[in-house]
Amino acid sequence: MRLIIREDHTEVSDYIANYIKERINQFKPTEERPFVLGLPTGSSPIGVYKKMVELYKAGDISFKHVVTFNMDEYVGLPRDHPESYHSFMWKNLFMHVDIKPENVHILNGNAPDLDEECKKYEADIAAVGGIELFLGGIGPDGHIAFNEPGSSLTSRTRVKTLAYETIIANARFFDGDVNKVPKLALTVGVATVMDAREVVVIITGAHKSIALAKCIEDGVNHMWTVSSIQLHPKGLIVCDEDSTLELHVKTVKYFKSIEHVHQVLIGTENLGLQGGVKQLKNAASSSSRPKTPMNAPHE
Ligand SMILES: N[C@@H]1[C@@H](O)[C@H](O)[C@@H](COP(=O)(O)O)O[C@@H]1O
Repeated sequence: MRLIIREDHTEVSDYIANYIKERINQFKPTEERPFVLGLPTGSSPIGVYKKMVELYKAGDISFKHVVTFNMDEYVGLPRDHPESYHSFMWKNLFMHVDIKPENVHILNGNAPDLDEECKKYEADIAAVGGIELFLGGIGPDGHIAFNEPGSSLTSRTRVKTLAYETIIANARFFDGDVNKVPKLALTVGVATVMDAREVVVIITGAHKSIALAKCIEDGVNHMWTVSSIQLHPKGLIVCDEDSTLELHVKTVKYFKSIEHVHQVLIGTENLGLQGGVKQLKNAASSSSRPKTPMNAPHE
C-alpha cells in the first residue's frame, strides 16, 4: 500500500484527478474495452471532480469510453432529490463531461426489489470485466462506501442500515436535521471495492486522523472497514497533512521517504535502473538536495 501526503485538500484533489487521468490515458479505452471506474460521493471527492472537469475542458481526458459504478445510494430518497447520490454525481461530474448516460451506473434506492437491485449491480460489474480503479472516501469511523463498522470484509453489494455516527455526519446535507437523513442505503461491499484492480482512497481533515491511523498502523479490522486496503495488491491512500495528526512521526517519515525515492527513480527512468540507483545515492549525499523533496509530485 502506498500513502501519498499532500499539504491540503486542493493538492490532494489535484493529485488524484491527475492520477486518474494518467490511468485512463495509459489504458487507451475503446468502446469494446472501456475503462471501468468506481466512484464515491461525499464532500471528499468534490475537488477531484472539479479538477477532472477542468482536465476534460482542457482536452486532457475524455470519458467517452469510461464506464462508471458508484459506491452507494440512499434508500427511499427520490432520485431527483438534491441530496441523492444520482443528483450529486450529475451535478458535480457527469453533466460537465462527455460520458454516455448508458455508461453511468448508480444503485437505485427506489427499486421495487432492493436485494435484486444489489445482485444485478454485482452482475453488471462482472459483465464489464470488473472495476479497473475504485476511488473511495471514508467516514470519520473509517467506513468505506456505506460499509459501517462491523461490516463483513467479504461483503458484497447489499442493503445496509446506517450507523448513528454516519447519520449525524450526513445530517449536514439535510439542513442539519438527523430525522431527514435516510436510515438505509444500498452500498457496494468491502469485497466489491477490494476486487477492483486498483483502489485509491481520499482522506482529508483532522476529523479523519484516527481513522487513517487505524487504517494503516493497526491490523485489518472490520470495525475500520477501510483497513481492508492493507490486503489489496494495489492500494493507494492520498491524504492531507491534517489527517496525519494521529500517525506516528515514523510512519509519516517512512511513507514520505518512499515517495521521495520513487520520485528520484522516476525522474531518472530513462537512464535505466543503474542510472537511477546512482542518482539516488547522489541525492542522498548531495548538499544541493531540495529542502522539501518529499513534496515532489509522485508521477
Ligand atoms: N457513503 C458515503 C461515503 O462513501 C463517504 O466516503 C462518506 C464520507 O463523506 P465526506 O467525504 O463528506 O466526509 O460519506 C458517506 O458515508
